[in-house]
Amino acid sequence: MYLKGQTVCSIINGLDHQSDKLLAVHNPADGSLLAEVTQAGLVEADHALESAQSCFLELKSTTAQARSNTLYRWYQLILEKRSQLAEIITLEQGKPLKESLAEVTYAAGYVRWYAQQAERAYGTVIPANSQAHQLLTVKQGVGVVLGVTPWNFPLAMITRKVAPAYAAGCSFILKPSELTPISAIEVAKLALEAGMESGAFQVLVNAKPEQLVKHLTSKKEIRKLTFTGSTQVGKLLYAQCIDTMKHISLELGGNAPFIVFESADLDAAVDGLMAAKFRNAGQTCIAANRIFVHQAIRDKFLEKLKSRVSALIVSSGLDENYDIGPLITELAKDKAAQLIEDALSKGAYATYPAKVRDGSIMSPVILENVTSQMAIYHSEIFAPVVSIIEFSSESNVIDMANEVDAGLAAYFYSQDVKQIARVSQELDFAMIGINEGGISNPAAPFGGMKESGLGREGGVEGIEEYLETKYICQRTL
Ligand SMILES: NC(=O)c1ccc[n+]([C@@H]2O[C@H](COP(=O)([O-])OP(=O)(O)OC[C@H]3O[C@@H](n4cnc5c(N)ncnc54)[C@H](O)[C@@H]3O)[C@@H](O)[C@H]2O)c1
Ligand SMILES: N[C@@H](CC=O)C(=O)O
Repeated sequence: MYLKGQTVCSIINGLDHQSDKLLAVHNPADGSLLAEVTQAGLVEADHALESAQSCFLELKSTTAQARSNTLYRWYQLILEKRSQLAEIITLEQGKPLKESLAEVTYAAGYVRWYAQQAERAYGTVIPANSQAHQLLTVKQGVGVVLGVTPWNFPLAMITRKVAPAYAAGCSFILKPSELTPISAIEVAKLALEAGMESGAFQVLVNAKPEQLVKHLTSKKEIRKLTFTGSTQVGKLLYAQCIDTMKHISLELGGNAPFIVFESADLDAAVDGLMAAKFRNAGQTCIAANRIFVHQAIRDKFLEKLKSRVSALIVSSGLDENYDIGPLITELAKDKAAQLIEDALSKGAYATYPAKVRDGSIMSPVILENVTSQMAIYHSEIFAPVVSIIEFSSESNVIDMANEVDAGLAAYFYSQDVKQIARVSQELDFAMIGINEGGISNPAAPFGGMKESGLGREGGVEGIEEYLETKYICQRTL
């Protein structure tokens, strides 16, 4: 547990990095100071890179089984420290403790999954077209990896990168969000305790990431960038990686349609929407963003939804059992308020209006009559705002669902089997929840189409992002 005034350190080459350049970390619930973190600049970044490079060579002589064992120990330590880690997440990120506990389990799930996958990075034997040759492929780690992660899942977005990278034999330098660095540092300490080599997972914290990240992306020794965050920053970093031709994974923003067809089980649809919309106060990349409701069931659906929304408890802190915590910053609340204002000025109406609250706390809002003319339709809302759009036909709603640049998650509720088959094919989104609002799973490939990104995390696909395929053609002597 972190106490006011405590200093937490960036981790370089397995050691606490001492510095008088400190970053203050605040609790989004009340703006109070949680702790200060030592920052790492360009000199420290170079030290971290040296250590990561020599660690990559060291990892080359380890077996997949040994790395798997280390990952299992890390997984167990994360679970042993589940309540402490969850408290840190709630304090620095603001989500309710029950959700933080769920995030720790989810984060640990990636470590467990890649402890298993480490031993399954198979190559192939290719049938040769001559008796004199043996043709093989082997998989090798890509090299030193740079990871840049967001604040909304300050633990899970890290383990789902570091665990597959380590399983593949790569060393990792992490630049976590400046808003939530403590979770990152704590989970890295557990990795060291589990036996990870000192250069295998280093954490560089910096309040102004542009210069630090640009410095590292310019280095040819870093062979891969894995980024989770906004589409805007993702595009910037993508461009920075061109000169050195890095491998790249980008997990970017979404704008998920949530479609309720005429045949839907409405109670199930409301359950699904509550999960897909209000998790982390709406601050998830796969949050239901545009809620399309068929005109024939609109009134019934809204009646059920309002009754559930009115029961949500909005609060903050570690002691209460609540459903919606603060947004990450007051700026985030102001941005959501502007989207609401714009929608209201263009014909939407709020049938469940937010009560005015202090700081970054925002209660749920239901906006009806939302149209594509409004900014809210095209933006990732990242707040507990439900945008309702009415539709009348399947083809019309598919066109509307697909008309945005994002292609991360989509959800729909229907009991018509033919419609389920059609719609799941036609939606231009990389992850589809059918009669289900919670789709995240370490065993499944998470990622986006279109401007939601490149590459996949989780599943059997996730480790491939950290592997090179090497082809070996051997003439038999
Ligand atoms: N697709 C996914 O898997 C996924 C998962 C979680 C979050 N996200 C997205 O992340 C966003 C929310 O996170 P955020 O606000 O932290 O995003 P962000 O893009 O502002 O920041 C993400 C990370 O990039 C760093 N960063 C910001 N500007 C930078 C710059 N100019 N140069 C280098 N680094 C920079 C930040 O310090 C942070 O570590 C949302 O858009 C959300 O959808 C996507
Ligand atoms: N909600 C996502 C992360 C994006 O915010 C997840 O479930 O992994």
